[in-house]
Amino acid sequence: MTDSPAPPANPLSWTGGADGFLTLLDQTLLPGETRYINCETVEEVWQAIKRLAVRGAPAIGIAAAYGVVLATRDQASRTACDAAIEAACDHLATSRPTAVNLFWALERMRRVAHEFDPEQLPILLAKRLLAEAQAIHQADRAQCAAIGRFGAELLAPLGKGAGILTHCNTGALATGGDGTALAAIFTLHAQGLAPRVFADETRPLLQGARLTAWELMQRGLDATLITDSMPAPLMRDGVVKAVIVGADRIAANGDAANKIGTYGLAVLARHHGVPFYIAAPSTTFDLSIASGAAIPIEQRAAEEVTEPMGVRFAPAGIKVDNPAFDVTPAELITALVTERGVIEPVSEESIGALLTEVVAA
Ligand SMILES: CSC[C@@H](O)[C@@H](O)C(=O)COP(=O)(O)O
Repeated sequence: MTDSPAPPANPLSWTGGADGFLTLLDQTLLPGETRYINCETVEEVWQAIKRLAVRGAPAIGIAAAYGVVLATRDQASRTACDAAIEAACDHLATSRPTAVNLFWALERMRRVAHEFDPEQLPILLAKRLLAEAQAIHQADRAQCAAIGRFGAELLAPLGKGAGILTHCNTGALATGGDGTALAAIFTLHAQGLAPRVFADETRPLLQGARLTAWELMQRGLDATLITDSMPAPLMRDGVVKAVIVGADRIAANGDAANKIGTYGLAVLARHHGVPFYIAAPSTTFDLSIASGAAIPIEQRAAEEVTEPMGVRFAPAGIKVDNPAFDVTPAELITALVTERGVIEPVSEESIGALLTEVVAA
């Protein structure tokens, strides 16, 4: 993996043809340092996903798709190339367990490889796979734009300057476009509705403080950073009028896994009569699982809690529980915002009606 000077602000891009490479903005260093890393092997992409240099459900899927293209490099025969692609898909699937976009993108790449004429040379398969990864990337960009429009329509009736709370990071850093929940907020802003955005810091890795605050400020929004323990009084006092967050996997019944802390926000929102929205593309839905109980939740290292950013706060030897995500039950979600439209109320039937054919395609 080589460091490169900062290109224009593009968190995820492919350079060159089928023998090119993936460039990622290293999100672990933001906002202090803007450093791009070039991934030239499957292993480098795996590492980048694992250590959260690239993160956010759609971005993980896109990066993994490009990672599969890298598996075709220097393969002398089709047999070797096909085996390398299979191995790459299997390996990349072990990087993080919760965001279903990862598995969806890998299956799509695997299917393209399986269906490709076995008589054709590795370089032609590599070109076909690159085109597929680029199509996934482009489609996500368009989906973000549509989610932004639908989300803004939902939030606009709250009026000019309404307080909107978000959690973790769901913006350009987390997707191939402008984001999901943040895209709705950016669209509101572009429409002149000047939302007052409250960003949870998002313990323990501070995606809200480091990434969302950065994105909001870069785009000139009215942004306030709050600790994860502040939303209750802000809802009680009528400052926060709506909550909108993203998701990493949504089950067939609408239960949604998202960054740890999301479930608590949904409970608070229900108690205070505040609408709670989840914005996600169809690629984040996993209709193969009936409910959130079947969503695998990633456990991360104890040190993320005991020694955040390398500074030890907790006594050595303390037991730590550090799940990266929690599951919000569908009954607490006011509406799901997808690129196809808004699902409200949230139920297996309403999700199926809007998404079955999209997800099966
Ligand atoms: C548009 S991204 C939606 C989710 O992926 C996001 O809310 C989230 O929880 C990301 O978690 P992370 O652990 O930073 O990858």
